[in-house]
Amino acid sequence: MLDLFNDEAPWTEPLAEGALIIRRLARDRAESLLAAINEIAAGNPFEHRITPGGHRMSVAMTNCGDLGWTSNARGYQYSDREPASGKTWPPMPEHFRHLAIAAAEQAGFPRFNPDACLINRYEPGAKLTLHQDKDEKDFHQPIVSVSLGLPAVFLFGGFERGDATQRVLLEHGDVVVWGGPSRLRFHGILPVKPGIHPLAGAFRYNLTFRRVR
Ligand SMILES: O=C(O)CCC(=O)C(=O)O
Ligand SMILES: [Fe+2]
Repeated sequence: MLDLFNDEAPWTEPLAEGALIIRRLARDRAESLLAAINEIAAGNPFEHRITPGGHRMSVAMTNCGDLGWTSNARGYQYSDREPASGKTWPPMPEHFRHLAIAAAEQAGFPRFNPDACLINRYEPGAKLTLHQDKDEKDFHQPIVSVSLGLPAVFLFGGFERGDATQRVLLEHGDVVVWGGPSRLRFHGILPVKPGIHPLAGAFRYNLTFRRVR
């Protein structure tokens, strides 16, 4: 169907050295991405994990790929299965992998080979406090993050928690890549505002692709 509001080609906005926003890169594939997320969640449901500090995360999570990120009272970890059910994660769909590799390449990381995809689901009010992605063994490869559904404000900071942050509105189909000198920058998501997205309903979804091992 011809969509008069959906005819813009992706464009890029640099965030920092090694960090790039590729606006709308995933938009024309969003329906199949969301369908695959639903399929993954049918077998490995979204869960609100407990942090090592004992807090229930407002973001609900599942994973696909060889490894998945989880958290419990003992700490953060990557594991090949869902801890409570013992179920392995479903394979990373090829179209997920292709999108992540193409985005990384466009951002200057031509050899991205993700083995983990964390799938975050934000309901209105859900947020992710400032953190570094540092549970991976390999910091040479970037993080590729794909936003779908409701918009949210992404905070992109420095290398200390208290450093100043940039605030960037991430919208449906936007992809952010950070690696190289920006790989360990703090980042987070402000509470998602209520809304209804035509494809994703009352949620924001985010896929983050990582190389763990
Ligand atoms: O939801 C986002 O845009 C960021 C997710 C994130 O930082 C993470 O999963 O580690
Ligand atoms: Fe993160």
